[in-house]
Amino acid sequence: MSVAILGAGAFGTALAIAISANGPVTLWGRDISWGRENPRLPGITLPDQVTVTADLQAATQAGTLLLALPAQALGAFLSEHADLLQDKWLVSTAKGIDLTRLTGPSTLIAEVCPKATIAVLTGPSFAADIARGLPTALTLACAEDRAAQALQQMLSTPVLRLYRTPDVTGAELGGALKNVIAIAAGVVIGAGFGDSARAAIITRGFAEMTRLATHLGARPETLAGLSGLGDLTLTCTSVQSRNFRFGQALGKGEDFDPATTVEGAATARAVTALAEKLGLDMPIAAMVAKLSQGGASVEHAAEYLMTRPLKEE
Ligand SMILES: NC(=O)c1ccc[n+]([C@@H]2O[C@H](COP(=O)([O-])OP(=O)(O)OC[C@H]3O[C@@H](n4cnc5c(N)ncnc54)[C@H](O)[C@@H]3O)[C@@H](O)[C@H]2O)c1
Ligand SMILES: O=P(O)(O)OC[C@H](O)CO
Repeated sequence: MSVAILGAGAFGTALAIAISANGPVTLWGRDISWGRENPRLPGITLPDQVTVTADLQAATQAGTLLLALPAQALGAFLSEHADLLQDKWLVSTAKGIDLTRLTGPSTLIAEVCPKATIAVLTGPSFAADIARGLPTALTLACAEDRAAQALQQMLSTPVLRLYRTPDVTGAELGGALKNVIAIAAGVVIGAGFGDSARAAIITRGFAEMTRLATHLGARPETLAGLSGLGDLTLTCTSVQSRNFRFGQALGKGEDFDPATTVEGAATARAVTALAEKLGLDMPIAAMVAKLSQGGASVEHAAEYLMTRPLKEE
């Protein structure tokens, strides 16, 4: 089946490069004036197997469409172009929770394209690593097993290894929630609280991720896999992560480029609203939501998290 990627940012472009090892790939972007070298992936030239286009009608002739747009842009994009997306195999790569609907990308897609086959591709992967052909392992989640197996074959390459799961909710929530915790880890390092505090944030953050995701129907083992713990580990420990760097800037009291995609900031607000609605305790996410909107100081957030009532682990 032919493959097109919708969204020519860092990740869409990196996926196009990787998947073109298997055959021709179309990459659609609203701004493709950069030609064959995307400035978000400097020094990397697109292979000949990748066709870049700004013509959405042409790109959506493909049967499999990978949606590589930021989570907060996805809902409007789907609604605007619904007529081109029906009956397709739609694979979301966005790592976030929609702030207005309080749902992940797969639910947004299902609402707009009820006849589409829906999958999620997620896991520990920096666009620059994938684009350079470095070995990477991802999770491909799809509730329909035949489609999951077909997508796994279609999108795996010798350096991009996909594991499959039917747990779409767990996979997409792992990818969304780890961004929130990565901001918190960045704050800890930026503020100089140290590596021990970062380990605590990762571990207690993972507990929060698991609490919300399992409440919404995810399998705990999905959270412990590549899309959850795997991506959490990567994003909380690498300055390649935009979420981590955003947190670092908050921790240092420095400005951060508002044009950079930082999925965890909006997702922290969505998670906080969702947790309140569901009656769940998500204190780290709540502090990240406050910090990223300027609603609390780093000192207040640290004191709040450290002086909550003592409890069992
Ligand atoms: N960059 C990574 O390393 C990486 C890795 C895995 C997953 N992701 C996820 O992939 C998603 C995209 O991230 P990215 O790194 O490519 O971001 P990016 O900022 O590099 O690119 C986003 C792209 O989306 C386009 N876009 C935004 N709104 C749009 C709209 N309404 N219509 C059409 N195009 C629109 C922008 O023009 C841009 O090309 C995010 O959810 C991110 O979490 C990123
Ligand atoms: O740069 P970030 O923080 O958006 O992270 C990119 C990927 O999600 C890492 O898996």
